[in-house]
Amino acid sequence: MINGKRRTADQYVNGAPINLREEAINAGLIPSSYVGDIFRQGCYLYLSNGFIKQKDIPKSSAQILHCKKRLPTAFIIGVKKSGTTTLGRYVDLHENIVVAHNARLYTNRSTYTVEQSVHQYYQSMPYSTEDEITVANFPGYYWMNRPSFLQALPYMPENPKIIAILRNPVKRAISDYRHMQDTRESYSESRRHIPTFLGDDIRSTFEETVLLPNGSINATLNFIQQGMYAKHLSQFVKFIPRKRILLLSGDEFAKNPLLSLRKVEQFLGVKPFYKDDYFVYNKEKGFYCAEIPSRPDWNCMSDLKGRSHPNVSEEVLKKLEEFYKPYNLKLGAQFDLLSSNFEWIRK
Ligand SMILES: Nc1ncnc2c1ncn2[C@@H]1O[C@H](COP(=O)(O)OS(=O)(=O)O)[C@@H](OP(=O)(O)O)[C@H]1O
Repeated sequence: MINGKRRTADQYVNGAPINLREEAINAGLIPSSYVGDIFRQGCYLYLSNGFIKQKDIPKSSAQILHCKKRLPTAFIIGVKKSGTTTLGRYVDLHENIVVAHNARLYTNRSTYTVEQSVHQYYQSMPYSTEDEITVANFPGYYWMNRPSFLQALPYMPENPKIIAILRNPVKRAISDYRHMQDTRESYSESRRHIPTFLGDDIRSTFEETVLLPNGSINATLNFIQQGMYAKHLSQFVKFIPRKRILLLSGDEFAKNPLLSLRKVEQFLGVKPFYKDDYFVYNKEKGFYCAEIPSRPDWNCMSDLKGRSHPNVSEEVLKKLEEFYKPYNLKLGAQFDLLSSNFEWIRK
């Protein structure tokens, strides 16, 4: 609602004016008593009455727009705790992009062939119009789902693109530790001693968790290994040429999402959409939240993002920095980032 006035839902769908409100009511998608705005983006309606968020558009419009599921032409592969989910949400707000959130590939299961897995994956895709591209966002592609992902790549549309968002690996590890601690808290008492599903033994302090008895960093921990970006990204470079890989700084994205999103638009070759006033700093959250008039369904991220981090001793921070240094320098050289906005690479 703007100034107490309900916005009309008239739109042109491939040249033909349609009244989305009337059509959606006639199709039984919303009750006739619905008050609030209705917007359309691609094959979905967005409603702003507080709790109904997203609906498929009526079938008649879907036909005119050639709505169908399409395999992704680009993938946000992670890295976990670097801002992946927020990036996926904000990319999804672009009017020519639809994001498949957390779509997993299961090619390494003995019961499915790669073709069957890709078909299943296709089924899990959102609908898109001919004017939209599909982008899949799942931090697992970088880590536990990586073998399946790389195996399935040849079955994806030609020349796929990859976006990786990378945060200072020391901060990433601390964020991941906090995340795993919280996840474990939610388990019943009897299961709390069990290592995480990736096998990491999470102790009551960060220091105790990451240090071996001899005082060095325990490089066998999954959540420590994930920050060795150069090592793991080199697996992707074997299949995808460097120019089709975009590396974003998670630290920069948190401070200035617009800048990163403009890089994404350019990299994906979609028209410029994001405007200066689309992301507004929210003091309470300490982050930027989306304020896009046509997408009332998305604003700030939930409190699961931006949790406080445990205090970590200077000594352990130093050890971790030293530990990651060779990987950071390798990444900088491999991806030409040494003079870029990735400050932690040069440290
Ligand atoms: N706009 C905005 N709002 C909220 N949070 C933001 C935002 N931009 C970046 N971030 C950072 O995202 C971090 C969580 O990263 P991920 O989304 O990759 O986590 S997850 O892997 O999907 O669980 C999260 O990490 P923590 O602060 O450690 O919780 C945030 O720092």
